[in-house]
Amino acid sequence: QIAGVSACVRRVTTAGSHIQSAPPSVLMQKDEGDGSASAPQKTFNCFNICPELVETLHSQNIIHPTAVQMQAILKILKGCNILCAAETGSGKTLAYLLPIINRLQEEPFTDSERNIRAVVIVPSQELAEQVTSVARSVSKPLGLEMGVRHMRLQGEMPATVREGTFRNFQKGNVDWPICRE
Ligand SMILES: Nc1ncnc2c1ncn2[C@@H]1O[C@H](COP(=O)(O)OP(=O)(O)OP(=O)(O)O)[C@@H](O)[C@H]1O
Repeated sequence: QIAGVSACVRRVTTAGSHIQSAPPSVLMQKDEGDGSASAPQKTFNCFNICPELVETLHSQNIIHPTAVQMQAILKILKGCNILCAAETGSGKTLAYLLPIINRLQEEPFTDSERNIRAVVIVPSQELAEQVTSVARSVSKPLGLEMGVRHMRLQGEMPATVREGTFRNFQKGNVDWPICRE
């Protein structure tokens, strides 16, 4: 089981409900550290994640981690629980997906053992589909499977109902479901 990844991802939009599609955070990309303007940008290799994952990112032209990815990925890889808030388009989705995917591929298991090992919960169906699409594009080359399930997760939901729903997920033969609230 993957424990400790509790990345709360919050959409930060401009006034009203308009969602900006700002280009990813090359704009936010700066190495905070040595203060040198000419310091080379880091690549995803700096996280020591599996080379195939880095290659997959490269094939999608995702070469340099954004500012929020630089901060979040290391902490999640270390097992910290994090709360991450950053503007839309800043790369939060991969910031929490990459450590999960890296961990899943580190601990391969056979079909007979197949079990849910990670769960992503998001607040809308649209977001569930977006996250699934990103997650699939990055994890498929590593042989990981995921599914989308819609279920209402509410504080007052009886634990037995919640557990029953997750048990049903397991029949679907997926490594990790992405649920909508
Ligand atoms: N390091 C990166 N380099 C280049 N492109 C990136 C990088 N990280 C993410 N992207 C791309 O930037 C776009 C926006 O990223 P993403 O959707 O993760 O942002 P977000 O912060 O989760 O946005 P939202 O708050 O709207 O969910 C996506 O197309 C994604 O593939």
